[in-house]
Amino acid sequence: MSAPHQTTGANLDQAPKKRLAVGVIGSGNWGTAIAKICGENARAHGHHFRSKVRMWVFEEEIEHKGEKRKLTEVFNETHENVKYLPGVECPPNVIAVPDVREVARRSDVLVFVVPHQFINRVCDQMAGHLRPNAVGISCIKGVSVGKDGVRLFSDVIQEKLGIYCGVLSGANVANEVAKEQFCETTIGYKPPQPIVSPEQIVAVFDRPYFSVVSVDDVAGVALGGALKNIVAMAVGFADGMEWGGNTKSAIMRRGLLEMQKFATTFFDSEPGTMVEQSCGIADLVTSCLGGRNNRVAEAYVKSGKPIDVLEKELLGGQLLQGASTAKEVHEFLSTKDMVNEFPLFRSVYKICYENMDAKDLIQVLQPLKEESENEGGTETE
Ligand SMILES: NC(=O)C1=CN([C@@H]2O[C@H](COP(=O)(O)OP(=O)(O)OC[C@H]3O[C@@H](n4cnc5c(N)ncnc54)[C@H](O)[C@@H]3O)[C@@H](O)[C@H]2O)C=CC1
Ligand SMILES: O=C(CO)COP(=O)(O)O
Repeated sequence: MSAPHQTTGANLDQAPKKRLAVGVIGSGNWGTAIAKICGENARAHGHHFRSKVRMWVFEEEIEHKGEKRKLTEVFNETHENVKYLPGVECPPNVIAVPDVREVARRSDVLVFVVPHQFINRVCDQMAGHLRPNAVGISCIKGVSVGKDGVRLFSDVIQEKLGIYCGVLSGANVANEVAKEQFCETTIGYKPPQPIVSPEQIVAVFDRPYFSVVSVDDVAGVALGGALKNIVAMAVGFADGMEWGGNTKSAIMRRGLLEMQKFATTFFDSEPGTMVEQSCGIADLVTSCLGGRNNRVAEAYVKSGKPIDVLEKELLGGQLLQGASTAKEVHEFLSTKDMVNEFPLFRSVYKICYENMDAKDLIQVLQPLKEESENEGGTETE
């Protein structure tokens, strides 16, 4: 049932021919927490990795101690991302760099952690500036929908930059990981040639408080992280309605089934990944217990303000992924004429974009029962 191959923990017996340089593309809430982890491991495994970890920062001016300063300058002085991960000190070998091409040129392992809205543009800037044997790991939670259908961002990165790209995703609320509270994560990494071995990739991320399992099911890892954001919004709407734990568990259960169905229908994903790994059930639960998607969705029901307004008011520059993912998934399912086979995803889209009343989510939870009783009978709105 589970993905057949798993690599756990860091197992770095053989010294490599050369030490690998790690670069992080992105410096938001999760981007900075990931850079902290990579910085700690670059120092811990000095025979394998170069000490300096470059973190690309989308440069912006911030107000710091009464002065207008560049975010990169403040980070390199204080080792703290005062805007996106305040109160957390990164190791001094993590260096903020405003030029994404410099990070591309000087890294063997590139870790992509930007909100999914920006990855195409960032890749366009990096193209032609990469090391020939570089590999990527995408920590982005979302999917790309276009003329070619639905695609994983790891595949988009692979195609745009000509490098192999794996995926990291799990139950990893950034502020908790940054405080070194224990959690698990999943890496999907199956390169055609092991230019960088799975053990080395695990060693970039594995910490005593950040427990990594590597599996072959790259699509399952990526889709778990993307689709749970839609379900977290549904549970946030339920929180806004002040529905209890039983109702929210029902939404999570139905959401998990839709995540699994989507991953196995449209991708070659193992059904077990969603129910066994951190990137599936665990990420779903942690996000529904109070991630950003959940909080904004709850505030939407309670305040009646538009979602984009609440995103600005509540997230301090961080970005919401669930509403746009619901839209992208809806557009894709419409082209397949399969919208009604994913009633929870459909409802989140309709609440966010077509003024559906959040209290009608309850009706949406009913029809599957009729469907199974009627043996394939069609579902009504
Ligand atoms: N925050 C979290 O707890 C977790 C987030 N993720 C995922 O990681 C990815 C990145 O999320 P976060 O690091 O939390 O970002 P964030 O939500 O903190 O977003 C802000 C980031 O976007 C950058 N940005 C703003 N405008 C930009 C532009 N025009 N071009 C490029 N960058 C721009 C900002 O400089 C900042 O680094 C997302 O896909 C998210 O779903 C995954 C696990 C945990
Ligand atoms: O992905 C996350 C936790 O694993 C964070 O989710 P939110 O973006 O909803 O905060």
